[in-house]
Amino acid sequence: MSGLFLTLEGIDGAGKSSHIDALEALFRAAGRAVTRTREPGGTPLAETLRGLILSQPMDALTESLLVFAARRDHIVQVIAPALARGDVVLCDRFTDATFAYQGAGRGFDAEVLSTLERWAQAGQGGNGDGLLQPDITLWFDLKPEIAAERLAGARLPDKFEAQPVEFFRRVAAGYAERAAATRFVRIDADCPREQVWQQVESTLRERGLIT
Ligand SMILES: Nc1ncnc2c1ncn2[C@@H]1O[C@H](COP(=O)(O)OP(=O)(O)OP(=O)(O)O)[C@@H](O)[C@H]1O
Ligand SMILES: Cc1cn([C@H]2C[C@H](O)[C@@H](COP(=O)(O)O)O2)c(=O)[nH]c1=O
Repeated sequence: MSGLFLTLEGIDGAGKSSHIDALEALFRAAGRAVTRTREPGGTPLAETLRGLILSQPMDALTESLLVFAARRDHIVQVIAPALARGDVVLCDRFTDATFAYQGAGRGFDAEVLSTLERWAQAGQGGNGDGLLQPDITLWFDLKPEIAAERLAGARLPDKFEAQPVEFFRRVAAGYAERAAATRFVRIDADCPREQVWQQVESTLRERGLIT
């Protein structure tokens, strides 16, 4: 069986992590092996970089380089081997987050991000360019004001979660731009959890990813 690379995206507090347990259970019930992971992170080195990225002030190029360094290690150590084994890889965020946060949110040059993307994701299978890309991306779309309300009091904010709502408006616009890719599926996250899950499940069934 061939591997499936599924990513979950959205602004902080959009609700994507709330559905990962159920996604894993759904694929396992369908007989699939699942590798569940996240970015930044997923390997000891990438988790160390995550700690720095989410806590230390740094300029946007430094942040982008660290994000892609973490990603390269994650791809080589975890994602590519799992896909080669035929696993479903469930990844909480991937490169779309870099274009949305560092690109749209922080205003960093998208061309430079594309170059880093080619360096980090080349030669790892995937589309015609040999660039590793997700097969499907579930984009949890929620207004920044509602996401902020959901996050308020839920946990101590990290460096990104502490950003003002204007930052998340830019990040959300960045995701909307990325959503032109056919692998993107918009999930309306502005509804009760059960209805969000129904959208996720029906998307996978409609695309024949779960039978
Ligand atoms: N449909 C929903 N309605 C109301 N609250 C929700 C819903 N889904 C999740 N929440 C709550 O919103 C908060 C954020 O959810 P969650 O952690 O899943 O978001 P996230 O997108 O993974 O955020 P982050 O990327 O910052 O980790 C949590 O407190 C969660 O319980
Ligand atoms: C992959 C990636 C992530 N980020 C940001 C987005 C979030 O604010 C955090 C990760 O926290 P989460 O609770 O695990 O969602 O990191 C980023 O800025 N750039 C990236 O490429």
